[in-house]
Amino acid sequence: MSPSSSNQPDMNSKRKPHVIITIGMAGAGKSTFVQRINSYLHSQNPPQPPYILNLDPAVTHVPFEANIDIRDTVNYKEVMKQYNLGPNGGILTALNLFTTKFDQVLDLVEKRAETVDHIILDTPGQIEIFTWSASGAIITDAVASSFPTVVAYIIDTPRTTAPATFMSNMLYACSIMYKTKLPFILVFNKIDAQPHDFALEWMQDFEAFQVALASHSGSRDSEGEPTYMNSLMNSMSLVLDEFYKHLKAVGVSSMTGAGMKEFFDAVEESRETYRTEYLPEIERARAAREKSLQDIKEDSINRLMGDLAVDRAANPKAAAEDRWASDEEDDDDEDLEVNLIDRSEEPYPGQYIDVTRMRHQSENINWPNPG
Ligand SMILES: Nc1nc2c(ncn2[C@@H]2O[C@H](COP(=O)(O)OP(=O)(O)OP(=O)(O)O)[C@@H](O)[C@H]2O)c(=O)[nH]1
Repeated sequence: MSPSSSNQPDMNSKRKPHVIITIGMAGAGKSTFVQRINSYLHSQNPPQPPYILNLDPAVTHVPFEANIDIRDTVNYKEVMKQYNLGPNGGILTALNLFTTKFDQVLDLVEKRAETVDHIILDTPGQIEIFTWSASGAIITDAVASSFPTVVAYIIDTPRTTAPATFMSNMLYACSIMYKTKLPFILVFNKIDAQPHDFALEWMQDFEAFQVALASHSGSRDSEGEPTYMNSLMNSMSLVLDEFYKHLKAVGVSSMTGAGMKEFFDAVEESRETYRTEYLPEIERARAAREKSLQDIKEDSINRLMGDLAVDRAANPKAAAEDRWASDEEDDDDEDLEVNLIDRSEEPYPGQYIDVTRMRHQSENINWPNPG
């Protein structure tokens, strides 16, 4: 990442734009939601047009104008052909290739940081491609270490009314929240088709969830005992109780625009959570990483010096002629017999093929709509 993008955010300077990462199961309504928040922000007085990044290489149509669109940089169908991959492998590889250029994306975003209040990321339809890939983690970490960030987890409310489906969805949300450690908003979408009161009730009162579970068909076996799944879900509901305490839930309709104000109120509140919980956490992690790298380096050098000492003790004659002895004063490079060859310019088989370059035929990527 570029130095500017990896620097710790200074929360005391000008108010930074807020990044909203939209994540959700296929068909939950992510793209429609992004379109809705886009039009909501445009309709504010004064208008607050967001900066939008589309990270889904396989989407055929996006109902909003993305400022940066992965599809302009990587053609996932070409990637599929070139790397002999299936659709999901093609999408993942396209995202990986795009991620190699993400420092340039961040530079473009940072240039606009003075003029925008919100930066929105629309992620691939196949949720796991973003949430469980290295590139998804790199992109998330990169934006979150530069800007206040919140994850908006979009839920297809009408498809979540069955207790088992609800629980699976919540467990998935829980895993993403603990993986990213970012402020998290559960966005119950499509409330025009199905109000989300049942979900709020289940989240606030696990006994209500257990009652719903018990009344659901298939919760007891032929002898009237709770089924294994039923018992498991009962226990899980107790575990999730703790998870629910750490997040906000809002109901929206991306179709009608209901709930937009509540959503942005939740986004605004999450700014404080980011500052008080996420930032100290990444600072701790960064310090720990630096410390452990330093320890590893020192340990390696100590072991290396130890090995050399053993070798020299075992072979004093060679040690006497050793050009690398620690008391060696002569640092005339021309006398060295060690050949160092720089092979970085040489082509070699299996070389990494950067399709982004192939497409643009130049070092400078022609990002779309950077302005
Ligand atoms: N009734 C209703 N339908 C919605 C709402 N939001 C989205 N939809 C519909 O849900 C379907 C999926 O919406 P998309 O926005 O394409 O969902 P997505 O999550 O981006 O889809 P993928 O990219 O395939 O993951 C579309 O038919 C939308 O019209 C909503 O608030 N209410």
